[in-house]
Amino acid sequence: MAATPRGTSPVPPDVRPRLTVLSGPSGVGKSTVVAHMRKEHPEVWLSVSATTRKPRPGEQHGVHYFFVSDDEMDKLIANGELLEWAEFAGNRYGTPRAAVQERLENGEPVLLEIDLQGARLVRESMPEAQLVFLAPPSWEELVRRLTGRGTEPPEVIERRLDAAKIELAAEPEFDTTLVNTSVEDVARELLALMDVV
Ligand SMILES: Nc1ncnc2c1ncn2[C@@H]1O[C@H](COP(=O)(O)OP(=O)(O)OP(=O)(O)O)[C@@H](O)[C@H]1O
Ligand SMILES: Nc1nc2c(ncn2[C@@H]2O[C@H](COP(=O)(O)O)[C@@H](O)[C@H]2O)c(=O)[nH]1
Repeated sequence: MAATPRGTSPVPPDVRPRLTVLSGPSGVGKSTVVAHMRKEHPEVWLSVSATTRKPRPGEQHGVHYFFVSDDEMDKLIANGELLEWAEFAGNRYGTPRAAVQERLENGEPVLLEIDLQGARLVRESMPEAQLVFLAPPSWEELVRRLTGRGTEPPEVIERRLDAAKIELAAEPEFDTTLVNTSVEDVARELLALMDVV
């Protein structure tokens, strides 16, 4: 059978996989869980966000993020190219709309790894999306993970922990909570929620 070209809406909306949003406080382990999951299941498509944050060592443009200037982010927002965007701990982050729509239309399982504000915006614009909250086993463990990662200076860690308090209080807004005690277990649970296994 010939491959269906992208963008031709081959999969009817009622049988497409639901968009899945994974949120949770900075340092809880979202990226770690998603990377683990995608090692075995690369068919799960992860949206690459645009951000004004500077790259961390090892982060690649177009792979981990599209690293953009403030002006470029202004334009993405003004042109309606982002499905959602938010300011988080001093930087802006947004989900490119077109790629997400295209993958959903092709019937691919689509995952967004975004903050609470973004999750709320997706819920408004796409109420069919499922929202998954990744929680830490404890506050102390969250602080340990965020500090232990060693990617942010102390003042940025403080900002992220302030945001984490707000994010943890919003957990009841989500459809499902997964506690990140074991990366392997959470990755398996997330795949099941996405109907991938
Ligand atoms: N289940 C776990 N047990 C122990 N350490 C973990 C676990 N999951 C993740 N970590 C560690 O916690 C740190 C933060 O993880 P990660 O960068 O994936 O968090 P994140 O939620 O994506 O953060 P951010 O929102 O800031 O991008 C990393 O050093 C990672 O190795
Ligand atoms: N609302 C959005 N939040 C996003 C997006 N991409 C990432 N994020 C979230 O930002 C924080 C910080 O990320 P970091 O890489 O600087 O540690 C974290 O909660 C991410 O999930 C996005 O497109 N929109």
